[in-house]
Amino acid sequence: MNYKFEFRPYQRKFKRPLQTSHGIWEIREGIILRLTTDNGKIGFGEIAPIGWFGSETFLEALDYCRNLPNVISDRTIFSIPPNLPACQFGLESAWESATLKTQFKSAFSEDKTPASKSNHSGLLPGGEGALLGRQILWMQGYRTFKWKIGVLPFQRELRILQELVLALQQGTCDPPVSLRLDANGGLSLAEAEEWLKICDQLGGIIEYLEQPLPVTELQAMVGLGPRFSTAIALDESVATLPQMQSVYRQGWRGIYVIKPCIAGSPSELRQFCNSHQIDAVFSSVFETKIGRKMALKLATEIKNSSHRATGFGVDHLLESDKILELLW
Ligand SMILES: O=C(O)CCC(=O)C1=CC=C[C@@H](O)[C@@H]1C(=O)O
Ligand SMILES: [Mg+2]
Repeated sequence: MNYKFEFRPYQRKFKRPLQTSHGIWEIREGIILRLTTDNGKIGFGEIAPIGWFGSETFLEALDYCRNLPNVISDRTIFSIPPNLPACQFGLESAWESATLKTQFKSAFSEDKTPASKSNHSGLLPGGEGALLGRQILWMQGYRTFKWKIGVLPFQRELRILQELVLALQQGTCDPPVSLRLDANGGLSLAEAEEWLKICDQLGGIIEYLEQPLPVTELQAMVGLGPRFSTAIALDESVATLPQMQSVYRQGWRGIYVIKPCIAGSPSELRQFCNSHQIDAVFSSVFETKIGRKMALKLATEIKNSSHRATGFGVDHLLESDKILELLW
């Protein structure tokens, strides 16, 4: 089957630059794709790369799109090289929505069913901003939160964490309130041990410590697991499907933070997760509604051995994607 292929690059600003131990992120760049079948069916997809996180760069993805012809075949869509995982996700999603039931009325048709915030984790602002941010997200209905560490000096972050936990522990909640800490691979082994010791003393409110060490330190993270009661989640270490498969082969049976939009082919990801018991948390890459729709659809199709809140509570951090309706 052949499809008319169109693509539109976009930019979305973070309301406040996102600070992680990788650095500062001010503008989210991505590409919206549209496939049109011979009988006029339309499918949208999104390429939302994060080069510094483990996928291809935005420019590599844009270059790939620019080198595709105006008409492409199934064969092209299912033979995208594995070093372009965000392109694999975007094109296969557009194919799926053009050829299967997931028809989009328009590129950004509003999701009528407002997802309850309780099954998403709200990403808190970095540093002291987390304290006010937690109040705002709490009022919006979030009961799972994530906060980035390894950005400020340790003692300062420790003080903020203590205030944050105190505030979260006010009153009882069902399901229980939880807080995730994300180091983005920015800690040393000694710092990770220090953080895990503190987490263990906080009475179970810390759901997990995400990517404490760099991707190169997998065995050290495997070694940390049995020593602390606080769980460890891998994120940068499992950014793409080939990395997930390799980490699984090396014995990781802890939590996998899966970012569908940069992991690669949705069908191959579904296959891998459904043939292995993966304790997965599905996570956003600050994509638009297009990417999110396909990512969350994929999450529902993956027999997930855990039912953890997804990491898609990020909309409040970016300017609206409504403007992107003008792309077409
Ligand atoms: O996973 C979440 O809760 C929200 C998304 C999120 O935290 C991230 C998305 C993309 C890159 C990073 O800044 C960050 C992460 O490391 O998980
Ligand atoms: Mg992370």
